[in-house]
Amino acid sequence: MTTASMGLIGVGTMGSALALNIAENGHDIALYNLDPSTIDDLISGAGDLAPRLTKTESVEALVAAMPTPRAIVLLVPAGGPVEASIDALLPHLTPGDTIIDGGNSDFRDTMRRTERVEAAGFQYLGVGVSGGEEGARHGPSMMVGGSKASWEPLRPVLEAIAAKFEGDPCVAHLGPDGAGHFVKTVHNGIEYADMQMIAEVYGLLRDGEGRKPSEIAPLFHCWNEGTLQSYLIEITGKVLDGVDPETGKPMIDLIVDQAGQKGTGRWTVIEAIRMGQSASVIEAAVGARVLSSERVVRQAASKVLAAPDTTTAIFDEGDLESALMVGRILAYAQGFRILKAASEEFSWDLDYARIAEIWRAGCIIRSALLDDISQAFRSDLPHGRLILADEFASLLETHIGALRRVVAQAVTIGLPVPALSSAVSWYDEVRQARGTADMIQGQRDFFGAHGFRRLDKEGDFHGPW
Ligand SMILES: NC(=O)C1=CN([C@@H]2O[C@H](COP(=O)(O)OP(=O)(O)OC[C@H]3O[C@@H](n4cnc5c(N)ncnc54)[C@H](OP(=O)(O)O)[C@@H]3O)[C@@H](O)[C@H]2O)C=CC1
Ligand SMILES: O=C(CO)[C@H](O)[C@H](O)COP(=O)(O)O
Repeated sequence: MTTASMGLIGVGTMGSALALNIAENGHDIALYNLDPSTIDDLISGAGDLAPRLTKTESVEALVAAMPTPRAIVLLVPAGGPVEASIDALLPHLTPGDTIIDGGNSDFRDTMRRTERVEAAGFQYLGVGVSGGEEGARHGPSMMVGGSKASWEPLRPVLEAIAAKFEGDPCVAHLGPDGAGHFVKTVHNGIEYADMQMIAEVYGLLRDGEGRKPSEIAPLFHCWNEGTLQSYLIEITGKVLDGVDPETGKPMIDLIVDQAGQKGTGRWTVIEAIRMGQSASVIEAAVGARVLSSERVVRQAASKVLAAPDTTTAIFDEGDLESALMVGRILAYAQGFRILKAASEEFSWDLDYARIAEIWRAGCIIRSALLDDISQAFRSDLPHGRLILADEFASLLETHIGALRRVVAQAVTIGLPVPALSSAVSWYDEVRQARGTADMIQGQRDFFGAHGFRRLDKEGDFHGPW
């Protein structure tokens, strides 16, 4: 199999780091960026790797600088920039060339682009790359979508640059066209949920107990040594430790409380709802970012809307740790349920155990839990549901009481815990053998003659109203 030569468009945060990773793994790489000075900066700081990096001044020159077959990675913002890069590349490619979109593209765009590029006679891979700048530089987790014929020739280089979990490369071909970007989108949905629950616990300690960042950080450092061990818990402790060099104050106290978002969390929720799936914890996290942006309204409301009489409490640290544990399990469970629905809808045949495996290192949601999740998916899961696997059902049984106590305490003192409270509500909904949708059906039949099914006989019925 001929090894493809490597090229990259978009020498920004991710592109620069991935280019160095590719070079470090023994490949020459041609680079193009709208602002060429970025490439100069990259090359001048690349040390021993500099000879492997070639600056080009146009997309045409990039293609011309690469021996065939070519593999050209796009690391540009999702949407128009990806489209524009493909437009610019197509006239110059030759058969056997592959375009790899490594950004956070909407999987529907990736499906359409795959069709377009393949119709033009070339190959296309939509690759979700996770791990941020550090991951891209030293080993990201990569979720690949596209044809097997496009994947196989690039597999060695992608495996070489990927993060390794006990020697296993955190990259996998997950399905055709948009499958990789869909899995990355759901990865980010879970990321939003985990981040939000952590932020909520930080808020309970800051506003409920009045602790300073330096009094909260040690808790996260300690939790990172136990069952909560994960990248997000680790960096939370480090963020809390950060001191602003200008003022000497804790950095976190100076950061405006408005969260950015580029779309992947929202897309997860949109797709979940479209496929009839409940993703309440992820939805709560997206909603919280939206409300965070309404800072002026929140500040006005804080003066008008009544707070409870008691606004402080002491939280049990073990309960907080357990609450985060349960919330994380339930967020993963929702994410994997969305993946299952999409796999069925698009006939992707996603391998959930492998997805959990490639999330064990390199990516933002990597956590100690993922090894257990992959093992659970390798066994015969009752109803295909993670939360019904023996190990997870028993973990939930052990820790759910803590989540209840934390949420109850937070609600009593008026502190918002939208994701944690969604988690406990979802848990209770899922375990409710007889739910309350009988009332919804009665109401629907009352106002719209929609009919309902009965427990005691077959058929469609109307009520006596
Ligand atoms: N940052 C992260 O942690 C992660 C980001 N991603 C995704 O990777 C992609 C790149 O992100 P990131 O590196 O952070 O972004 P940056 O903003 O750091 O870099 C974007 C790059 O794209 C180039 N660019 C912008 N617009 C165009 C255009 N119209 N045509 C061609 N090139 C363009 C920029 O060029 P110039 O320098 O001239 O402006 C720059 O090189 C995004 O899809 C992002 O969502 C995925 C995982 C993690
Ligand atoms: O993909 C990522 C991490 O996995 C990127 O950092 C992404 O930008 C995060 O999403 P958002 O900007 O919406 O918080």
